[in-house]
Parts: sequence; structure tokens; C-alpha cells
Amino acid sequence: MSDTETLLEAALEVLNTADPIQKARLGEAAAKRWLQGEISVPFRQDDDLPIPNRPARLSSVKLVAPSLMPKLGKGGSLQSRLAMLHSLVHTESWAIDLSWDIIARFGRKESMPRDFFTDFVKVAQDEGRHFVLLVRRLEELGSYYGAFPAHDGLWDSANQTSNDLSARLAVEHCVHEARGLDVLPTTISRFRNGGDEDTANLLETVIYPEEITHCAAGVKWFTYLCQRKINGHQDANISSVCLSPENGAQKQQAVNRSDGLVGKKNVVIEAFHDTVRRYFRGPLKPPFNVEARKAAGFGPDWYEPLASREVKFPGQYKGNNREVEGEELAIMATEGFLVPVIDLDKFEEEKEKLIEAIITYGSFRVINHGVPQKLMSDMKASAEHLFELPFEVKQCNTNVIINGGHVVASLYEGLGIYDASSPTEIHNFCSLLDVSSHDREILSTYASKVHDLIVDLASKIAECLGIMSYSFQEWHSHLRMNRYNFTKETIIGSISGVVHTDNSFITILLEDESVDGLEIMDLTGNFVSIDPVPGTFLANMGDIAKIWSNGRFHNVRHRVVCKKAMPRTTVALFMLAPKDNKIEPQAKFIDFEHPKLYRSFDYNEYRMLKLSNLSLTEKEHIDVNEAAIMALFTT
Ligand SMILES: O=C(O)CCC(=O)C(=O)O
Ligand SMILES: [Fe+2]
Repeated sequence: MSDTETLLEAALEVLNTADPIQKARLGEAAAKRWLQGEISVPFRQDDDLPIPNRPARLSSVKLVAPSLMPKLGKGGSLQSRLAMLHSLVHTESWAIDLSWDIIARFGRKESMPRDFFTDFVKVAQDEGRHFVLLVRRLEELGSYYGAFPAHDGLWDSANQTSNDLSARLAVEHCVHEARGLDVLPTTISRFRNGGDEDTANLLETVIYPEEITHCAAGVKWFTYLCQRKINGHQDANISSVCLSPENGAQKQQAVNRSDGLVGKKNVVIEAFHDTVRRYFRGPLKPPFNVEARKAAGFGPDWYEPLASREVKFPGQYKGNNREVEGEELAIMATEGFLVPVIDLDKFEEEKEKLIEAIITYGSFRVINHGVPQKLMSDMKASAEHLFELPFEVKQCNTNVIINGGHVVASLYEGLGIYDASSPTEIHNFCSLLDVSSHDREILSTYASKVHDLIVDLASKIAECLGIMSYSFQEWHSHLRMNRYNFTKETIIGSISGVVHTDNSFITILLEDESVDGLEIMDLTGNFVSIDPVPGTFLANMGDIAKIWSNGRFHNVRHRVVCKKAMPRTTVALFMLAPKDNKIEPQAKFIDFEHPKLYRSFDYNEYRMLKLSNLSLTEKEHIDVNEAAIMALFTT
């Protein structure tokens, strides 16, 4: 290395190296050079070195969405302990990148003092050592890094804070790393109880105390940035680092006192609350490791108030067309539209999130829904077979509800069955189109299972809102298979599925896992892409839910855009209306503050009105859709 090497250059070398062992080795060497003064310059003022949007990473580690991670188990079996160890190894590999990233990304941009660099160099050094120790242990036990799936949630949140150092410190170090401290004692006892004393010791004596110092670095530099803001832009007089595990809390207090922050402590804590609420979705999960957190320099007043999230129902909801502002807007701007994930296996814990999802977003993803993944992929294959039938055969798919059968539009074709909860209707559809017995079987099993899922979901929603006796059992449903005929000639970005809200209470969508294209309008009015997640269903709330809830539930607007030159097939099951087709707002949602918005009406009347405007341009379509619904208002 040349004498003029900067810490930024060393950090970038680590970030641009894919192999984590090599990352750790390079990081260790760079840290030594910095600490011994061989690298003396953090960066050059005129450097214009690109910081990778994503550090180089091994491609051999299979990534899955966080919500789809297989359960790690409780350490009772070797397999479970290996999965736990693997997850720790993966976290440490990201921790190396995150430490060098904070140095590279923010050090110069935020004109941070030398101690900031030194602190995070030490953190990076620790993380590299932790990775090597843990990966070695994993190998001793006969496994390897990459043997289990992993998720990149840590990097996702790093990405969301890539423009804001305070947010990065708060979320990565004071939320995620602090959460690591909360759960580590349980993890240690799981290894110990499973007979793996070596791993337990390693975690207890090396990793745990050092992780406390990393959390402390987050608290310390978050505090520093607040103080700097309070004092104008002059540098805060923060004492030199060294956050040893034993005295982190005292040092932190000393830091606060020396900077006159004691009186302003609430300002710092309030800023912390604001930042976490803005950049971290959902409440923090208790129980907290109060002792370790205290050693890291932050007491319960920092995190306890973030442990619950107010439920916005029913008083605070302001209506669909409300202005989005503050926290909500910031979350949406930084996260894009990540629809909330509802785990049906843990429904009791998910209620609050579900209510927020249906009221605020009108869209959520369901996992552990009980429909076998094989049936989902078979259904998609069967839908593809049906679209391959001769055109005249498909034309036999007429239907009693408007637009319920075979429809053809530019780039789009649809086939449908109403009522999909009726075995006779499925049978009639299959007979008319001469569907093979294999596809027939799949269609009827799928329709019946997903219909049951929708009934269950709708009942759960009602139950969350205290409507216990309402039965969705007899509601009709409509199964629609969608085919978007995207080819090489289709212009990428062209809209195939016009902007619309669904004519349903809930729609359960089986996505095309190889071709994305669905876009949902977020509360700021922008369309954001929804990436398909295999094995899950996307649930969208439709107009009928909005009416039934007297305007409380959000009927989400969405459209389909060509993203790839490949045909796209999706299957939607819409829960439409009760058997008698009468829809009206439920009494539960009507009170003095919320007068009845809609008169009782017939579902078919609504559908005629809604679908009579399909040929309009996109902008008009939105307005007329809304107008059509408004026309049903009581006056
Ligand atoms: O195909 C999709 O992704 C969306 C389909 C849809 O919005 C619908 O069928 O109503
Ligand atoms: Fe739709």
C-alpha cells in the first residue's frame, strides 16, 4: 500500500471484496494500519470514489425474503443449532460490510471527527473476527457458510438509511444490534442446553461483550450528531472513544455531562424516537435486555416508548383521501411500498398490523396461509394450459356477471368462473372448455382452498374490529385467470392492466413469480412495484370492503405494467358479495363522527356502473371509478 493510502480507500477495498473471509482479513489489516498510524488520512477532500450501492457478496449464499426464512428451531437438534449458527455467521458477514460502509459513506460527507473513524474501525475489526470465529465453528460442526438460506434484512434497512447518518446509527446500531443483545442470552442457553458448550462460550465470552460496545458506538455518535445540531454546526466536544463493555454506560453519561447534554437529554431521546419511528417499521419487540442496553449507554426511556405502536382504528383514521405527511410519508419514501406481511400462524400477534394494513395500505401479503405451494404452482400451470386452448373454445367461457368470463383487450386476456365457491360452476366451466381431468382437479381444489382462505381472512378482519358474529361463509367469489401477452414487441413500461380498484371485498392474488408487473398506488399517489414472493399470496382490499366498512378500509389502486418481454399469468380470487347481493355499511362503523356514507345497494347494480367505463383513458378511469362509487353515497 502507498503511504498516501486513505481509510476510505481501505474501506472500499473491503466493500468491493466478495469473500467474507477475505473481507475480514483485509479489514483486520486496514484496522491495524489505521490504529498504528500507518494510515493517517481518513479521506482526501478531492476524492470522488464511488461507494457501492451494495457491497460485493458471495453469490453462493441463497437469499430469501425475511418473512420466508425457515424457522431456526430452539437448538434441540444439531440441525437447529447449525441453522442458528449459520444465521449468526451471516449477520456477522453483514456487520463487517456495515461497519466499513458507515466509514466510507458518511465519514467525509458528515465531516465526522477522527474518533468516529477509529470507533467504527474497531467495530469492523471485531465483526471480522466474530465472522471468522463463527464460520470456523460452523465448519468444525460439519457445515459451511451457504449451507442454509439467509436474508438480507440488515442491508435493506442500511439501504433505507443510506442518506442519513443519524438514522443509520439509530436503526442499525440502536435497534438491530440492540435486538441482537436482547436475544443473545437465549441463543447462548440454547447452544448450552443442546450440549454445544464451545459455541455457547464463544458467544458468551467474546461476541456478547463486544457487541455491547457496537451498540454503544451507535448511541454515542447518535448523541454527538444531535448535540452538533443543537450547538449549530460546530463540532461537539465528545470524549475519545473506547467503549469498553464494562464502562460503556458510565462513559456515555460522562459524554453527556461533558457536553452539557444532561439537560437536553430529552431532546436527544426525542430525536431518537422520531428517527426510529420514521425509519423502522413497526414497534420494537420486548422483552429488552435492560442490563446490556444500560451497559451500551441507553436506558429504557430510549426504547420503551417505541415498543408499542398506536392502532389507528377507529378514531384516528382520516379517510382515504387524506394528506400523507410526517412519519408515514417518510416511511413510504424510504421503503418504497413494502406491503405488510401477515403471518396467519401468529395471528394473535399480527392483529394490529393487519388493521393498519387494511386501513392504511389496502394491501398485505399473507404467509403460512395453509395452501400448499405445490397447489399454487399447479394452479399457475393449469391457467397457462387454459390460455393455450383455441380461441373459439375460450369464447365458450361466458358468464352471468359482467366481465366475468372470457375477455380480450390489448395485450390482455382473461378467463373466469363465477361462482368459484360452487363445485357445479367449476364443473360447468370445465365441461364447456373440455378441460383435462388433471386441470379440472387442480382448479376445483385451488378454488375451494383459496375460497376458504378468503372467508377465514375476512372473518379475522371482522373479528379484529370486534364484529364477531358476521359470517362470510355465504359470500360469492369469482376466480379470474389473467394473461398478459408481453412479447419482444411490447414496450417495456407500457400499461396492460389499466389502473383500477377491485370489485371485491378482498382479492387473493397468485402472482407470477417469474414476471413482475403489478404496481400499487401508495398513499403519496405514486405507483410502486410489488415484487412477487413465491409461496405467498398478495391480498388487496377492494371497493366492497370500503363500502362495507363505511369508508374505513382502503380500496387500493393498482395496475399492471410490462416489465419483461415474457407472457405473464396470474390468478385472482375475488370475494365479491353476500349471497343476496345486498351490500351496506356495517352498523359498527357508523356513529356520530362517521355518518353513513353509502346506501344499501345491489352488487350487480354496482358492477354495471363500475365496469361500464372500461374504455376511458387511465386518468378518467380513476375518476370515474371513484365517481361510480360516490354515486352510491346516501345524500
Ligand atoms: O395480474 C396482476 O398482477 C393483477 C391482477 C388484478 O389486478 C386483477 O385481476 O384485478
Ligand atoms: Fe385488480
